[in-house]
Parts: sequence; structure tokens; C-alpha cells
Amino acid sequence: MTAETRTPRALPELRREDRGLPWIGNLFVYQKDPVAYYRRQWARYGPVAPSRMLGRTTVMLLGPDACGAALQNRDKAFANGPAWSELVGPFFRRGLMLLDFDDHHGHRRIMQEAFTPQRLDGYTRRLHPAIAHGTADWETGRRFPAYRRLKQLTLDIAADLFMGGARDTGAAEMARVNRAFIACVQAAGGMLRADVPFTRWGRAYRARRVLEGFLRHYLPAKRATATDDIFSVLCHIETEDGDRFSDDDVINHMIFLMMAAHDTSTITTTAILQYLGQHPDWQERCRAEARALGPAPDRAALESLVSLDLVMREALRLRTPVPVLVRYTVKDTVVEGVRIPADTFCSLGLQFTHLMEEHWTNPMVFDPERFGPGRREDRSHRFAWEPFGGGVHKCIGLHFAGLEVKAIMHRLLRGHHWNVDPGYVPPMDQHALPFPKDGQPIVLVRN
Ligand code: HEM
Repeated sequence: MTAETRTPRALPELRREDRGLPWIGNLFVYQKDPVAYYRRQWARYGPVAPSRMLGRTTVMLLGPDACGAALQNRDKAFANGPAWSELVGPFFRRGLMLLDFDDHHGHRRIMQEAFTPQRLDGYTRRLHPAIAHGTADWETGRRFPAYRRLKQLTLDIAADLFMGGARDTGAAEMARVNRAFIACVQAAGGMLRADVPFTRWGRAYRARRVLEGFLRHYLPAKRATATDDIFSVLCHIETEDGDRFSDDDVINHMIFLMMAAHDTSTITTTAILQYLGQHPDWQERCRAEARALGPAPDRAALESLVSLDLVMREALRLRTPVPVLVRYTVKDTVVEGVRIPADTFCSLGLQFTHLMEEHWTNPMVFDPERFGPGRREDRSHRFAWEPFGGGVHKCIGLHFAGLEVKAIMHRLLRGHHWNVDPGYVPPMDQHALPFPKDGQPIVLVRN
């Protein structure tokens, strides 16, 4: 008898000692150490584990089989919109990730046109001057705040590649826009989910208005002239059937895209800086490859940086920028033999899978070679390594992300050396996407 033909089991009952605080449930336990929490739930309940957060029972899908089932979503039981909206909905409304089924398919077909190989070539050409400009005034020293500077750099890159340069916007206004993005992303960790002043959600409501005003100001110019920044591309792309984005679609997708591109790439480059700073042998290996290329390599050349690619994969495994995905069941479904009723909020533990001993040798150790041709540990299971998700919602910007991260690292490797105390463990803020609360200081030296 296969798992599918067996009578499904009911979701395990949450033990009394696992219920957490009244109403808050296990939110603080999760935020303190998500992986420890996932490991405990896995050990006690298996791949489909109950949890309690913010007044209701949720389901944690743990391990590549359970996560893979939700990502593949064969019976169309898992929806994105109602789940992500609970966390960031009002601020990223109608972003691609929050759309579902036919609606999502229609928008994704149009947006795909913004990520063709030809478009990626164009974005790569813009990346190098934007990175050169954004790093020109980087100070060196013993406590260079890597995370903060990289966050500013990816925002500067976004202003150029996404906006085509926000020419009418001064530095103070751009800083306000940066704060607005942060406020929207930070809303995910808010407990009071309403437009109330001085709360995370209250700040995010105001921030959304700042972002809309900023983008609407530039919209007519972008519609008028086709250029190779993403804002203009979104205004002009159309499918073979002539489907195009409306003005509102462009604004909604831009806000989501800039957020999706900005924080995830920052987290990845920050993690790479940490690991290369702690592993000088890998730093030298990556530097040798970067030096073998010219100062502004094209897409194919960036993609040929083999060692950097292994390091990037390992960083995405160890510090998964989106550690958890969320889904909402729109009908009853069965995962790993366990029945999940309709209207259940589910979380998919991507970071947990990336650290499972069942799939990775010494999972907590930095070992990029595990992705090399001789080992390919990521192939231990189809869903063993999924930092970009899977199924129809798989990250549409994953190739762009790889290019951006590699272009930044290519420049830093050629122009700088750095080191990080081998014993340094960044104190992580896990309220929304994970980031080092101390700004991740490194010792940075110009070559
Ligand atoms: C290292 C960098 C990145 C990581 C780790 C990452 C991760 C992810 C993940 C896990 C998802 C799936 C969400 C879900 O299934 O609910 C996703 C979706 C998405 N990402 Fe990324 N992302 C990255 C960079 C980017 C960049 C640079 C862009 C845009 C230029 C982007 C745009 C998107 C969009 C639009 C979606 C929604 C796709 C859909 O629902 O069809 N991401 N990303």
C-alpha cells in the first residue's frame, strides 16, 4: 500500500508543554532560534507538525518531502495570497508572490519577459557601474559594518537597475524610501496587525504610501520612453497575445520586486563576506578567478566564476534568506499521510531542510565543495536545496540574483581583502528576513 492509498492520519495533537504563551503561542520561541524550534517539532511530531502562533493552530511542513508536496501543489490545495497577506499583505498587495492560480499565471507570463537572457545581459551591463559608484566611498578599517553598507549598496543598485536612476530624488528622499522598504519588510514580525501608530504595521502602512508616491512620480516618464531598467521594462513588456501590465500592476509589481531583490541579495552577500572572511583559502580561490576576468565581465563570464558559485550556494544553504515560506490550504489535502484541513495556515521550513543531517554531511560546517561535481549533496533529494523555492512560485529573479551577488563579490574580491574572527557568530534578528543585528563588522583592507 502506498502512502497515498493509506487512510490519512489526523494532524497530531499539540502537547500541552508545546503550546507556548497564551495567544502568542510559540512566536517568541521561533524568533529566538527558528532552527532549534524546527528541530524540536521534527523530533516530536515528524514532517507535518502542529504549532500555535498568534491565537491559532498552524502546520509546519518539515523536510524535503513535506515541503516538496506543498511546492509542487499537485491538487492546488495550497494558496500563497491568503498566507503571505497575513504577514505582509497590505504592503505588498498584488505582488507576484501574493497572486494565485490563473491570476498568478497570467501575471507571471508577462513578467517572465522582464527576465529573458537578453534582458539579463542588459541588466548585467548596468550592474558594474552601479556597483562601482555604490562602493566608491567605502571606508576601510577594523569595524567595517558589512551588512549596513551592503544594504545601502543593493538599494543604490536597485535605484539604478530598477528605476533607471531616480534622478529627481535627492539623497535624503532616497534614505526615506530605503526606510519605507525596511518598514514594509519588518511588518512581517508585527503582532498587532492593523494600522495603529507606533506599531510595525502602522509604520508599514505609511511606508507603502511613500513608496507609491515615489513610483507614481516616475511612471509617466517610464511609459513614455523604453529604457533597459526594470521599471521601464515592466511598462513596455507584453506577451505574444498582447497582454500588458496596467499602471497599478506596474506599481504593485515594482514595490514587490524591489523588496524581493533588495533584502535577499543583501543577506546573501553579507553571508558570503562572513564565510570568506573566516575562510581565507576560499577567499583567495575566489579572488584568483575574479582577477582572471576583466573589470566588467558579461553575464557568461560572471556565471563562469566556479568557486564563487560554490560559495554562494553554500551561503544560501547556511543562511537561507527566506528561511520559511507560508501557504494557506483552500481545501483539505494530505501531506506525508497526514490530513491537513482547509483553511489551515502552513509554514515550509526551507532553512531546516538545508541543515538536516539526513541530507548533508556535517550540515553546520561551511564546505562549498559539497556542491562540487564529485559530491553534489544538493542532489540527495529533489527538494534538499531550495533557497529559491519551487513549483510555480519559484523565484523569478534567481538568475538576476546570482548575477548581482557575483558582480558585487567580483568587484570586492578584486579591490579588497577582509577577514572575520573564525569564532564570530552573528547575532541574528529573526523577526522577518534574518539579518545580523550588529551590522556584521569585518576588518576590511583595500588592495
Ligand atoms: C538571493 C536572492 C533571492 C532569494 C533567496 C529569493 C528567494 C525567493 C523565494 C524562496 C521565493 C518563493 C516564494 C514562495 O514560494 O512563496 C521567491 C519568489 C520571488 N522572487 Fe525571489 N529571491 C531572491 C532574489 C530575487 C530577485 C533579485 C528578484 C527580482 C529581481 C526576486 C523576485 C521574486 C519574485 C517576483 C517572486 C515571486 C514569484 C512568483 O510568485 O511567481 N527574487 N524568491
